[in-house]
Amino acid sequence: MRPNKEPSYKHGMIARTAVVLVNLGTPDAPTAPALRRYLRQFLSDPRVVEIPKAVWWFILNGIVLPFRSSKSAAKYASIWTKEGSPLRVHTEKQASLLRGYLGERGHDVQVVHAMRYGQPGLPEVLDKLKVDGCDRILVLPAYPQYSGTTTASIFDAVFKHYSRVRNVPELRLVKHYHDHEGYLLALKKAILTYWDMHGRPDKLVMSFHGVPKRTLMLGDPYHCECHKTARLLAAQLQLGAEEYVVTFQSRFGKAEWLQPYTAPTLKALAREGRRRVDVICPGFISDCLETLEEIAMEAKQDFLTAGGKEFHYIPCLNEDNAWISGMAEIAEQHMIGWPTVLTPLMRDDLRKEAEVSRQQATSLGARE
Ligand SMILES: C=CC1=C(C)c2cc3[nH]c(cc4nc(cc5[nH]c(cc1n2)c(C)c5CCC(=O)O)C(CCC(=O)O)=C4C)c(C)c3C=C
Ligand SMILES: [Fe+2]
Ligand SMILES: [Fe+2]
Repeated sequence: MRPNKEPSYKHGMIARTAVVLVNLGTPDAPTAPALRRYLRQFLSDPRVVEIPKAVWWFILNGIVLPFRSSKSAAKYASIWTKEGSPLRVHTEKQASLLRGYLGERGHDVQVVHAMRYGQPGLPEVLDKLKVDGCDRILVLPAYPQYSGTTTASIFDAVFKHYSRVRNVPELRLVKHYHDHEGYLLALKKAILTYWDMHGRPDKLVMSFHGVPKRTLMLGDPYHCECHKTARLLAAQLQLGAEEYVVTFQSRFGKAEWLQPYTAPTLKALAREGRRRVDVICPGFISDCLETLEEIAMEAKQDFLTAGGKEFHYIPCLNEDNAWISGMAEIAEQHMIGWPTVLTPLMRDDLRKEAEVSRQQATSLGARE
């Protein structure tokens, strides 16, 4: 593939650093046509659905899109805010706060957000960073636990984008932070703060987004990373094995996904006589459809209908201070060695480079 034309090289351009916080993406509106566009892009990704292309094309276009688009639109409508989709609103705010936190730590970096599916798309965001002179890019997926279905799909999109670029920036990718201290401490603090205000449950349910069980059998470490997060978090909270359970939600399609599933577990807990459960979704750093609708509405109803008395949903980390500070630590650790803090000497060098560029431009102009 032939690379696209570059903006002409300029001496003395300050090579800047950017952090790109990449989330899954979300529809532009809670309507069936918007859902159709979003789901088509999302579910056409071979990292997400590993069924042979031709077979899946018929299922996607003949069954999934016609039926799921309007059903999902109604669900999105129930969580939509004045500012838009919660996932987009939180991701935008996180990026802007992260820039401030990194700035306070002395880093002169741009922080932007991008979506794997939908807007703002990764290609446009990466193109804009090039125009802004960013020659060092740190890609920070919004997924603490690595999965081929999510994290690797972001990496695919980044590589695909740069395969058409001539002057490729220096690139670093954060693979995961499921066991990072900053992430775990933020979760611990959020749970303890919640319990200080509302008391403790009979059981803490840690519900993670599921993936097909087949991906685990084929070597995807996602299941193990979810369990590691849960184990470390439980240890920090000093919970015994009886006091918490790890479950997997959001099953899609007919195949078996990671077990135990969240909704049946909640029903079983209610039937066993557990009066109160608290549910947290540590795999999501922002509240979204899967937490606000599937857990805080649907799963709550399931638990109460099965005889449970109190259901508490503990929100995602979102704009939590400890979490933004944790994200800043994660980003900082991956930027080690990059000159994100401009010293007076570096500024001086850049001024000299810029002078060379100006002189070259003048002599070129004189020759023409
Ligand atoms: C947190 C990590 C996620 C993994 C792993 C994941 C895998 C995965 N998801 C689907 C199918 C759907 N997911 C949908 C929504 C959705 N998924 C995640 C995150 C993970 N998905 C988020 C954050 C969201 C919410 C987005 C939002 O706008 O709020 C949806 C769309 C909603 C719906 O129609 O139900 C689908 C479909 C698969 C197939 C998969 C792994 C193979
Ligand atoms: Fe999903
Ligand atoms: Fe495992």
